[in-house]
Amino acid sequence: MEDEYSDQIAALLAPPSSQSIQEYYNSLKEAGKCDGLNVRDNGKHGKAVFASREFKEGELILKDQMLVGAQHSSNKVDCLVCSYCFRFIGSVEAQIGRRLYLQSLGIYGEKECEKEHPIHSTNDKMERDLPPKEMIESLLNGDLSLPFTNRFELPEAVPCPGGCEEEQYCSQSCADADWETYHSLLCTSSSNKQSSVLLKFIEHANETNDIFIVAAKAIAFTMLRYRKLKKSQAKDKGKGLLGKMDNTSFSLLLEAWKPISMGFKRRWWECISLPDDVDPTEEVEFRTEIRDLASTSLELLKDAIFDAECAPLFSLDVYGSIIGMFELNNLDLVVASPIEDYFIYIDELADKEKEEALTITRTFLDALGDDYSVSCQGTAFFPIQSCMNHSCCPNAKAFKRDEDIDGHAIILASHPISIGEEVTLSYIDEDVPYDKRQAMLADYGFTCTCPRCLEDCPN
Ligand SMILES: C[S@@+](CC[C@H](N)C(=O)[O-])C[C@H]1O[C@@H](n2cnc3c(N)ncnc32)[C@H](O)[C@@H]1O
Repeated sequence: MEDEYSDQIAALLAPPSSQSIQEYYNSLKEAGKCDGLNVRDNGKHGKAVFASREFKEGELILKDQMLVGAQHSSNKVDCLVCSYCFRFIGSVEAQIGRRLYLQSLGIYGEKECEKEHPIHSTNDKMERDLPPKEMIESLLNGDLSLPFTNRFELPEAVPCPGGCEEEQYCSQSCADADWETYHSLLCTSSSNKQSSVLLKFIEHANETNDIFIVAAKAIAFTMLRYRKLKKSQAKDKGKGLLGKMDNTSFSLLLEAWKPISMGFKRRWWECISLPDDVDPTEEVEFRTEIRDLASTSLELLKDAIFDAECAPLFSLDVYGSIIGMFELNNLDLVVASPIEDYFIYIDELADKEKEEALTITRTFLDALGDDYSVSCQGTAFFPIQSCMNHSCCPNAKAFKRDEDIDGHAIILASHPISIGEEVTLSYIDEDVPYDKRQAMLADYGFTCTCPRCLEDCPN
């Protein structure tokens, strides 16, 4: 594969030209996706985002819709969200009932160790008493209503159009968009002939690293765009569909790949930082292991969705570079939990109302323990946010407001920003000393030379 398609693989992985960067980001601007911003090379660190108008401190700079993303597998236990826009779905009762039901089966999500829990702090999960089974079932099937949940209404869950039970949506439009963009190739419904091989791929990702699922979505996204482009070209030319990969179909594949081509990339096994528990003398073995893991995952994905017309997409270099792109660019997918808001609301009620509400809700809060507040978490790639460079004295920050109830990346001005100024974020906790900052940024492959670092630099 790598030898047979070496030219095409090199073309897919070549950094985009300035002209194609301009064209692509201008098209996003024309579509209203980045008003007040321009993306261009800053002459030092590759692509960068510049303000084309002034922004006041605290003002919204960008609401960026993800290109591709997925909820962490372990987080699916804690939060039932729309598989396309990541809004919480169902009802407060169903969310709580589902979580307690899974807990009763001994299935737990991942604990958010570092989060502060304003209204609850219990001991270990295993020691919690669960409400009776019938009570959990009544929450799940809608027979039991909790007080004041009408103030926290969630969209009803819409099933996957293909019939799998893995994905649910907040609306038919999200269900259709997911199907057209990624899921029609990755659906594990029994009506899909490839479901058993797809399940093997997913099982491997869940056991090793769920970043493979996001990479599979990036490949499915490109293949489906390619098929759409090919169809419309065939219609325009009034001739039959092209059968195999030739120059024309490769230029369509390059066009389909364009949104992903814009992301800064390096191969995953080359850019992943060495974990603390790996001895530096074993670095070569570690990187080989990571490459082998990606290779196994790719073979499983190929068994499930390989298409000869898109063959270069299935090379290990391309797969590794897509995963590396998530590693180097990702802003975590985070959506705050309405269940947390609900329990905080109950906690803040006036004395008598609170006492009455607590007679019903306390059992559930105790059973959930600290997990009542777990947010939806995952990995995502955002087309414009991913062009923002780092500074240890940034002028912007990623910050979700109360109204941001889905998976968009939200970027706010943390200082006033003037026209023509570069918009920067901090990739790290910038409140630490110079040496520590540089050590953390080494994981991103650069030494920071922002004004603060130049001042703090000992030499
Ligand atoms: C999220 S991307 C930012 C956009 C990137 N400049 C591009 O061309 O796509 C992160 C990468 O940009 C580069 N970068 C970001 N901030 C930088 C800085 N302050 N100094 C040097 N390189 C930086 C590094 O290569 C980093 O891994």
